[in-house]
Amino acid sequence: MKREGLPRIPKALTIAGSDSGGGAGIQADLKTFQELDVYGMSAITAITVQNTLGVSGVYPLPPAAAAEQIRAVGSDLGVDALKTGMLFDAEIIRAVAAEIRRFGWKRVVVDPVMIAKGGETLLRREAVAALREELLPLAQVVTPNLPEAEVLSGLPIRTMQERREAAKRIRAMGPELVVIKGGHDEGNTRVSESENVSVSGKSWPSSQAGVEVVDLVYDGSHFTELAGLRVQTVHTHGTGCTFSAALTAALAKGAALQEAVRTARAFIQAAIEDSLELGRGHGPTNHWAYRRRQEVPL
Ligand SMILES: Nc1ncnc2c1ncn2[C@@H]1O[C@H](COP(=O)(O)OP(=O)(O)OP(=O)(O)O)[C@@H](O)[C@H]1O
Ligand SMILES: Cc1ncc(COP(=O)(O)O)c(N)n1
Repeated sequence: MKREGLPRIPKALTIAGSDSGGGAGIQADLKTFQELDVYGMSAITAITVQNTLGVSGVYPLPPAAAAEQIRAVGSDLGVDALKTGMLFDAEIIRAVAAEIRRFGWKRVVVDPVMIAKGGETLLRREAVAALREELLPLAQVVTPNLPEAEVLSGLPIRTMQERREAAKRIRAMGPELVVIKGGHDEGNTRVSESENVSVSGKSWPSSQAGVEVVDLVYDGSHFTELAGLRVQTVHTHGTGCTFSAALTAALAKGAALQEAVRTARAFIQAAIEDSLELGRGHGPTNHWAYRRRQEVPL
């Protein structure tokens, strides 16, 4: 039956690695798309053997496997927005970039995944040049964490001024918007001074609240600092994947860039705050927290 007269369904594609533990990679992306009412599709680049204790195996797929998956969905279902995550090597990056160019996709979010929380390599060091030269020119948004921003820009980042300088250098590589995420900046955060700290409708006494986490957004003319409450938790596996997937879902639904970034911040904040406490190590975030909060106002 045709869906005549019904709203069209936004569709998003993730090109990334599989995380058997379900907290990061393809699994986090598809869960996030679903939670934001976006139809999710995937092109898998590598299989990782992972749980909350870490990565114990990485099996990259041949570059043709990624390319064929992308062509299969692109030529049939259509793609309103896409994101890339773990790409592992330069050949896979080149194959993915060629498909993005072939279809002429513009709503492209590049999450330049390099190293897992436990230190395992998810992108070969020699592939960084391909990421810079092949993929960043095709990106509308790039979302490095602090170590990734240092690698991409070639600058050490200790201060907010250095973060701004790195954002400028990365933007010069092609993306319209650069988001440097502050999750890794544990030692250099601002202490919240207000009596009560409120993030996405929930508030804490400042004694509990502690420090902020700040994501820096640069659009070529303005810097915006998106601050949220830093949740004291070990359950942050897949935060970057989930953030970039929420951003991609919002773009697929037609949101403007800055609005999409704000949706992603609210989504990941809820997912970290309402922890699931799963596994014996760094557990996943809670992908249904954001939707539950919309359904049941606090
Ligand atoms: N403890 C925390 N409390 C609140 N927000 C956080 C926390 N840690 C990370 N975030 C947010 O999560 C998002 C992802 O940031 P992060 O810097 O952790 O990315 P990442 O390192 O790429 O993630 P991953 O570790 O999954 O690769 C950002 O919006 C960041 O502000
Ligand atoms: C397949 C895959 N993609 C990305 C990450 C990064 O997430 P994290 O840094 O939280 O481990 C990961 N661990 N696995």
